Amino acid sequence: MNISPLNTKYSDAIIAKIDQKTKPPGALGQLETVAAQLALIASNRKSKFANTIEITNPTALVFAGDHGISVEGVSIAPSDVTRQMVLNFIYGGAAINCFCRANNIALKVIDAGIIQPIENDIKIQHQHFIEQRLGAGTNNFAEQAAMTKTQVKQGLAYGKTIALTQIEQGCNLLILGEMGISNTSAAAAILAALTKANVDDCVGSGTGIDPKQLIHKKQLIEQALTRISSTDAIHILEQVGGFEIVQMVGAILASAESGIAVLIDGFIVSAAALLANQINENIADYLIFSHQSDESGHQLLLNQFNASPLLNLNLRLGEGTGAALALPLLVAAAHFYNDMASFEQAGVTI
Ligand SMILES: Cc1cc2ncn([C@H]3O[C@H](COP(=O)(O)O)[C@@H](O)[C@H]3O)c2cc1C
Ligand SMILES: O=C(O)c1cccnc1
Repeated sequence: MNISPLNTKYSDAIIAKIDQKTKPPGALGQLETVAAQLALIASNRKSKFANTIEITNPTALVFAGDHGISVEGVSIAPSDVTRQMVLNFIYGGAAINCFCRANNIALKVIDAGIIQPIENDIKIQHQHFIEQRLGAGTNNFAEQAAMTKTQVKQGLAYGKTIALTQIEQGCNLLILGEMGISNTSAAAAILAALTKANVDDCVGSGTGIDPKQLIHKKQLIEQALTRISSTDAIHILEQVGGFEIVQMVGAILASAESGIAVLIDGFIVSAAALLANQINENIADYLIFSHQSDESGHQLLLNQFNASPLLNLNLRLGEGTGAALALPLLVAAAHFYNDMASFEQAGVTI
């Protein structure tokens, strides 16, 4: 995989441009950091200094998959809710639909492997629904590998294809979201497997399970981790991954390979990003962390990237909601980078 680290030869010019804006140096805080990152990504794509940042066709891909571990009662909801929420996404009624509408984000919903497929007549009527199923939910990873190596490879390929399709259609900022009852269990197991951190520090209450369920969730994850013998991302995905998670890893890798920024949502999308980063360490250059989730374990995950997310709204929903909410900040960063007057232009002297 050919993912180049961002060439920092443009960095000085970018910082100089930002520092010439009519404001005290650094006064736009993290907006300056994100503008610099977007400008560096744009410069690398063009192989020349980018004097403007254009965000075109920002698109949210919401990947859905079911998890065999749901039978253990590690969520407040049964697996049926994954499919019910997919229908809600299709019909436009979920939080992610509202935030995409609010912020002019195109939304695609992907069945990466929910238990029961969506009916044909619904599929035909809704072009923003895409089916690329890896199976009817994963195996219960407390007892056996979640999926086969073939499914991992196919999932990475599916994720890549859908990301490249959006990019070919003019999207230059990918927003990722997910739906999958019990997927905080998978994400926590991934975090523990990659960092070797204490399971207690990786596992949280997800949708809001009670303390007894939380103890059970931790025990099951401990059990699964005994089968994990390395930090190889493919092995970890096979053992404890999810069909939506593996497709997000593929989408992240493909976006970075195309020189496109990816706006990361909460705990589960961040776990996919950590796996992608394990496959290729240059990935981090292309990631923008939208928000700090209330899921305990997310801070530890963000620490792996030294990331300071843009928002902290105590969200713990997923679906891509935190990322969709952060998009206006990226748009604002682009506007100030492109349009804000320099000291010279405005005749301001300090
Ligand atoms: C109605 C409903 C809508 C959701 N939308 C996202 N999630 C979120 O909750 C799930 C992860 O939490 P856990 O591991 O505890 O199941 C994922 O589906 C995630 O996207 C939802 C969960 C529910 C119940
Ligand atoms: O941070 C998230 O993505 C999250 C947290 C809890 C439940 N679902 C998703």
